[in-house]
Amino acid sequence: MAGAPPVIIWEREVESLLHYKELIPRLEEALGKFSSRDSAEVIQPVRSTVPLQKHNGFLGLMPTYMENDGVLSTKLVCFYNRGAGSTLPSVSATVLLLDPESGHMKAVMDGEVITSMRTAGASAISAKLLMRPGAEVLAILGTGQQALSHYNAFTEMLSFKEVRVWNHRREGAEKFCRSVGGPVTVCGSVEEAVRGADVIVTVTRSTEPVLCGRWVKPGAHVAAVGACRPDWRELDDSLMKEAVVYADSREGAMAESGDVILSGVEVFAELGDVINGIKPAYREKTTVFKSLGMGVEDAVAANLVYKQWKAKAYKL
Ligand SMILES: NC(=O)C1=CN([C@@H]2O[C@H](COP(=O)(O)OP(=O)(O)OC[C@H]3O[C@@H](n4cnc5c(N)ncnc54)[C@H](O)[C@@H]3O)[C@@H](O)[C@H]2O)C=CC1
Ligand SMILES: O=C(O)C1=NCCCC1
Repeated sequence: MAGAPPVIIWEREVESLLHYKELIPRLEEALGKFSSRDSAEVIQPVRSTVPLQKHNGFLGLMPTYMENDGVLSTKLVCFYNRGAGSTLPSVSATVLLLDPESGHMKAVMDGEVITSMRTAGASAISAKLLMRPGAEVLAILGTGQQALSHYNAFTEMLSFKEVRVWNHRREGAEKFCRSVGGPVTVCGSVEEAVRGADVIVTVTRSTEPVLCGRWVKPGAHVAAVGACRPDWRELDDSLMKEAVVYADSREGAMAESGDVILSGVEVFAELGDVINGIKPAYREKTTVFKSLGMGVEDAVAANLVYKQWKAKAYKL
């Protein structure tokens, strides 16, 4: 017999229900559970991807099951390498939350806010674990959706004296500065933005390296979020070879990250290994966190949204 229809929780509502201070601890716990490779904690295959050649994009399917937590979800995410003139978003996503016992669909949610916030949340965790103590300067390369969520997460959860941004189109960087709450310096080149920076976030749609190792201060931490295809790059070989490389998922990085595959470097550890105390955090060395995005991050974010939605709907 069919159950109640799924609730639909769309963009504005997800935005009002999801907050970094609740999301980030759950993400940290989920990254640790993923890296424990305990199938009762997390089952999450590497993303299946279907090319949408005509539209210069991809459909990614990201199912996840957390048996101990009773969470079953899948995200459907389309991502595109849009031309400069397009007004369509680069990432479009929906998250489905199911009851693992019956298979009944509990909720259908907008996945764009979830994708923006959980990605920025994971990067903020990487910075918390891997940046040098006393880090003062944050540089963000790219000024789209992910740049905004990273700015919000990093300035809310960490503390920087200076934030710099660069975009390949200066007007994009100026618009970004007007849209954020705090002071940001627009830089005319990547080199100007990253020289002396302690933490660098790369959130561009570039398919070629934009960040060169020779500009990066030794000991800086880089959260590399774009370039999520095996032949796309954001970081050059010199940076990849100089840095200790961490990833959200080792298998994901080896299947999908051009920066890892084409530079030929080893992934030293998953972020979850550091959280679990299995691998060290080399804070004093140059570190790269290669983020590909994981279903388990969407699962915990969607479960949190659903719980908050229920609490609000039933005034718990
Ligand atoms: N690791 C993860 O979990 C996730 C990764 N992504 C990836 O992050 C990147 C950014 O995503 P969004 O902010 O949603 O995209 P967006 O389209 O909102 O922003 C992209 C930014 O890159 C700039 N850009 C475009 N072409 C460029 C080029 N050739 N060189 C340098 N900059 C360029 C744009 O001007 C814009 O500032 C994309 O590659 C996306 O696929 C997105 C979601 C999750
Ligand atoms: O994890 C995700 O969601 C995405 N990862 C890489 C590309 C865009 C979406």
